[in-house]
Amino acid sequence: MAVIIFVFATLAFVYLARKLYKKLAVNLPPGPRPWPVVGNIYDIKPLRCQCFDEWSRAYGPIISVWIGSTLNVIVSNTDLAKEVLTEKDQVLADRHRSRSAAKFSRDGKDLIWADYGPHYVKVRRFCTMELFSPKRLEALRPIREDEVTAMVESIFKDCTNSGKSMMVRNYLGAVTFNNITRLVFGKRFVNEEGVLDEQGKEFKAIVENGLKLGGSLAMAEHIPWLRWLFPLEEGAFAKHGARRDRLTRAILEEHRQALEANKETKQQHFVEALLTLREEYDLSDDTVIGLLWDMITAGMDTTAITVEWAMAELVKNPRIQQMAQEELDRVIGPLRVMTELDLPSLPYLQCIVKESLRLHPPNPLMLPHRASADVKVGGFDIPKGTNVHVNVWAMARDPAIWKRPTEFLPERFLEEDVDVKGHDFRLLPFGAGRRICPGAGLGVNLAASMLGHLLHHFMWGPPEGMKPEEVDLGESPGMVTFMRRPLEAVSAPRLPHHLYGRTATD
Ligand code: HEM
Repeated sequence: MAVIIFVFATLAFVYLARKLYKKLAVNLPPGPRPWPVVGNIYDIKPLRCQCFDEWSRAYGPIISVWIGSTLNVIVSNTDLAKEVLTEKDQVLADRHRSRSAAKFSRDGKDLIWADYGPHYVKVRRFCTMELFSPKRLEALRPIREDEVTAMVESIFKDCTNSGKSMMVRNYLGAVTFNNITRLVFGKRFVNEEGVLDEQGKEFKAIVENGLKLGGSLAMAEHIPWLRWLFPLEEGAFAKHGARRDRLTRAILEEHRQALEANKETKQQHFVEALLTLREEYDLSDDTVIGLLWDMITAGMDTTAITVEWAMAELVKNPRIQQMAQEELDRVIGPLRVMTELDLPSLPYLQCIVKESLRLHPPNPLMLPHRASADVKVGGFDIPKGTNVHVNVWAMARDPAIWKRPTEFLPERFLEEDVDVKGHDFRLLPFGAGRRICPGAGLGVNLAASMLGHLLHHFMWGPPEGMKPEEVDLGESPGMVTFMRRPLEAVSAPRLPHHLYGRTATD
């Protein structure tokens, strides 16, 4: 017995000594002192991007933060962002999959949660060449314009009926919901009266259940050896997966039959692209379903959030709103509605979208990238398995880069045209490098179109009794940053009444 105990004690000692040696031998970035077991979990404030920005000011532009036993490294300047996202991105392009993300994505068989490797390269190529090709996005423009004008019609009805303030988020959410389900599944689940059909109810229930399941594991995720105390609800995840697959397969089957019945009509929704091209690109069932749901997850809230923040800034800054409306009146005039084709002639409107993405990036810390091997960043050691975040929120407010960084000043982009789609490392709302958001062009166009219609058709002001400067620009915590208080505003029509109808197409 004594011998067994001795052997075990020696093995445990050697194991711990090796771990300690490895820890001491590496030159990790500095950061707040971690507590045993939990690391810095209890020191992190809910608005993580702000908390990490404060720590960066104390410890430097690259910091270590321990979430349980997982090392997270956060970089907050342009040089380091460039190093992470382009120079070293070959080894910094994997994803950390929580247990729920692993279940939802069938261990990374989709795009968002896939590690970098042959599968990722294949699926990404399919997205770039097929789903987000300029030709397909142009073919889908009528859907976007239909949904944007449906929003105008419904705001017009509500504002002329009541004249009271409205929750702007509800209208924006409807556009992005209908747009993404039509783009991806070729389906508008909501009828003219705003009522969901049966498939739509099932779709919403699946999305809500996914959020509930995903959020239920948080603490045990960060401390692997505690997981036996918090086992995964295998049954609930399996049921959720089966339900999601059932709905998706039913939609795929409807499209397959429609394609067969009418070979001439070539629809351009993502679901058709997947049905007709999956063999050419060798995409498995799990990848087809995973990709469809990736687009829904990544594309729905981000665009609505961008427009809500922009609208809040415009209600707060009537001068900027007026300048945007003067531009719209000059370019479009009072006799027609705008279309996406007008966007190149509306530079100030585009500056507003950029300025909103600068001050209010929907993903302030992007999505973390996981190191697939040991690597050095900024001269520090980043061990394999570390999650690396780029604090794009902090970089976009850095006074060393931006004049009057916390002010909403779209004009700054008239003076200097800064790219937002991954080429200029001062402004990275979509990331950069090999994992850059594939929906960036689509997101910017839809956001600009929504904003253009809202401003061309309506004057916007704060609710009665509130001054513009009182609009609350507080942020809510989370992986995506919603406004803490949804924007409430009063709208008044500014164009002839016949221009407020929906231009239904598709
Ligand atoms: C204003 C709107 C949007 C913003 C700000 C945004 C931002 C981002 C960011 C920061 C990432 C992570 C990049 C990285 O890991 O380095 C990302 C990834 C992604 N986005 Fe977007 N996005 C937007 C709209 C969209 C839309 C409309 C779609 C699709 C319909 C989409 C699909 C995706 C996908 C599939 C990924 C994962 C890419 C990968 O892992 O390789 N996004 N997005």
